[in-house]
Order: sequence, then structure tokens, then C-alpha cells
Amino acid sequence: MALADLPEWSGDDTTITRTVELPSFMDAIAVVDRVAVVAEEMDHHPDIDIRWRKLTFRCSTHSAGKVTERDFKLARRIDDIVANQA
Ligand SMILES: C[C@H](O)[C@H](O)[C@H]1CNC2=NC(N)=NC(=O)C2=N1
Repeated sequence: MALADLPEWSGDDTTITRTVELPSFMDAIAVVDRVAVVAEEMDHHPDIDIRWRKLTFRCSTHSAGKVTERDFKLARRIDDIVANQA
């Protein structure tokens, strides 16, 4: 997979990012909770910036110092969660 397969995401070789606005703060926190479960399952964790209803996810493989397939897979899972929550 590549960034081109993730139209909601932008970034470069070191980090990919997506910002999304939810209808409410509690909806945003619900998304964070669900992403946390997936991140634990995958043992691969995004950086998450929470500003009221706006979430910004940044994915990078810290151990590799760059974006890897694990980041694309996590991004796809985040997209699925956001699509079901919004
Ligand atoms: C020990 C544990 O498996 C590693 O630290 C995992 C945890 N989550 C991770 N998340 C991300 N984004 N990059 C990593 O390299 C990483 N490594």
C-alpha cells in the first residue's frame, strides 16, 4: 500500500497525517478510544492531537524512523473507525 491509496491522508516518507473533525468532543474521544484498541492490537501507535472536536493523527514507525507498511495499515484502520463514527 502507498499514500496514494489513502486519499484522506497526506505526508511524506517520514510521517503520514490526517485531520478529522467529529460532530462533538465526545464523538472525537470515542474515536480515540477505538483507535487505541486497534493500536494495541497491532502494537503500532499513532500520535494523536486532540483539539475539541478536531483530531490529528500522525503515523510513523518510530523504530524505523520512517513510514512503513504498518503505518499504512493503521491509517486504513483509522479511516474505517472515523467512517463509522462520524
Ligand atoms: C515494544 C513495542 O512493540 C514497540 O515499541 C512498538 C510500539 N508501538 C509502536 N508504534 C509506532 N508508531 N512505531 C513503533 O516503532 C512502535 N513500536
